[in-house]
Amino acid sequence: MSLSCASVTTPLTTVALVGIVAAIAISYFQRWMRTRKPYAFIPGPDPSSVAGYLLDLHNPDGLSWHYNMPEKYGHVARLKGGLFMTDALYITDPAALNSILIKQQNWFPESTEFAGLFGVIHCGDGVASVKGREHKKQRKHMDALFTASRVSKLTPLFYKVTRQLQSELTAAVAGKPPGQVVEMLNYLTRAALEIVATAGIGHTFNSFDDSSKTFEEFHGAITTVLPLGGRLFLFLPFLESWRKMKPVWLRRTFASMAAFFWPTVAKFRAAIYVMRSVYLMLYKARRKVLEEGGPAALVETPAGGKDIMSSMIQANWDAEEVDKMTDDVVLANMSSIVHGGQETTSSSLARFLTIVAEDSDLQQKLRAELQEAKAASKKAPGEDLDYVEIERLPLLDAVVREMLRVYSPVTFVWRQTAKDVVVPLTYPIRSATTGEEIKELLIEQGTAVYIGMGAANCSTAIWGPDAAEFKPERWLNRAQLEAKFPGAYSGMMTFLSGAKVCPGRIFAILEMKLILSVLLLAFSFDPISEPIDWQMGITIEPRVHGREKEGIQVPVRVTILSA
Ligand code: HEM
Repeated sequence: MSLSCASVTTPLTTVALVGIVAAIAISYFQRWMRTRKPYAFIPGPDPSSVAGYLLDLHNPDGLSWHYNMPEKYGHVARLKGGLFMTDALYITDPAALNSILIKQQNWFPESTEFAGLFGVIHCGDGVASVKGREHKKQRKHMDALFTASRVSKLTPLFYKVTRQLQSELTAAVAGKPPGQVVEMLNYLTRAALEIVATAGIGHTFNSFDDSSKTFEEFHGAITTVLPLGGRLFLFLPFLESWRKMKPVWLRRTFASMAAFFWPTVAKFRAAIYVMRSVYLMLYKARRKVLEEGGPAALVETPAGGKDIMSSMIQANWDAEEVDKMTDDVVLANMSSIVHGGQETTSSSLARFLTIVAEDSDLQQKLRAELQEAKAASKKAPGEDLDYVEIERLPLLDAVVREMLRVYSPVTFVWRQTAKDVVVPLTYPIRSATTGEEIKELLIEQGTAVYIGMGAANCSTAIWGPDAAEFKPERWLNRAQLEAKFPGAYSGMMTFLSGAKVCPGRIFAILEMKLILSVLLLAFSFDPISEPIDWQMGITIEPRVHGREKEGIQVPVRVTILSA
């Protein structure tokens, strides 16, 4: 009996169950379809594939896609999610950015994907991956190390590396006909790594020595780890939960399995391991010095205790118990400082050389300004300009500002809304559905918000019709320039602003000005015949037009100037 009963009810039950599940699925799908397009009224670009905007956002040839965004669609644009993702927003509006980065910053944290990625790369909860109060606490430590007064004390360390750069470059072109083609990005990358290593962690990679294995290994690791991480984009949403997973053996087992099946994971892990070993070795050595000899003993360390790592360890040592950072946090922050100070500065320096190589008049004027400053300060031959003297060079200052405005090394950053937030707009949105003018915008919880820093820096509505042109003279009358954005540097977005503003900006600007001042007095620069194309990357990447397969490079013609 029970058998026959079952044979009657099972198909019915199954049909009913399937019907219920289907109805629930359809209702969820409809709701998802409705909620994933909350910004349908905002104009924005059509994605180039059904996969939505992501491929366009990261397209290596897509710099113009970013820079045209405010010109074509306005200062808030809708990024269509395509078949699988929800819509996102691309924002360059000053009032909205002020709200997102400053006034309501707590509701716009770093995306979980990036926080997870940086947490894994830096092996811990450093500034790049923590939020809220913990971020504030760590930034208090970090910002104290990057004040103008602290950074100015690093000037001799910067000069030491820059003089090495000068002599390496001299050796490369000496005795050869003028205008030797030199791949300058290679030299500048070595200089930037050596500077951030010396001044940042009190260490040398012997970066100018071609046979330096430590340089090769570390440089290989630091320059590949982010692009490798980018290739793991399928894993990005899970990295944050993976790195918090307990027990640790389970986390490690997952990582080993992934590395076994996917070579990119294995390379990514190996790169992290190389960097971590260096930081750990340095950190332990520095702690030992401190424990055995106290703060005074740090003077005996390679950078005389003046490097940022020594200062950070010492400050942490002296801090109240509640403000102390754990060893892992200090290490993660060392890693983020070295990471942050690498490609951004070297690619900006290389860009600068291409600009002055193309514009011999500007090059002459900059050189004349430096010669005059040296004469006025009555420096002995070979004696260097100090921090204040370098800061007081108006043309060099204007050129560096304009270069960082027009050619922001970081094109955009990614935030995710933590709750529904209303932001005001400087430039109202014209609704694509009703034609109505919208003066403030509700950004829904969970929305991916992309801050278009490069595009904001070049918006014609904000900077005028010549916004895209490289015109250093606009900074010579700075008093007349009103602040365009909440940006921490000259009202531009290059270093961002608010809690996540780049802590290394004063360091970066001094480094760039100092290297340029030395190079311009020692060499003249001319362009090669092919143009350099700059492409989207984690930071923007230069390749010679028509020779893209040769990889990232910036060849420039170099001639030694007679003394
Ligand atoms: C031209 C040079 C540079 C540019 C354009 C630049 C730009 C930026 C930007 C846009 C951010 C924010 C990223 C985000 O919120 O997702 C950032 C963060 C950071 N930068 Fe820089 N940076 C430069 C040089 C440096 C240097 C030289 C250092 C260190 C010596 C440094 C250290 C850092 C650190 C540690 C962070 C993370 C801050 C945090 O998450 O709170 N940067 N940088």
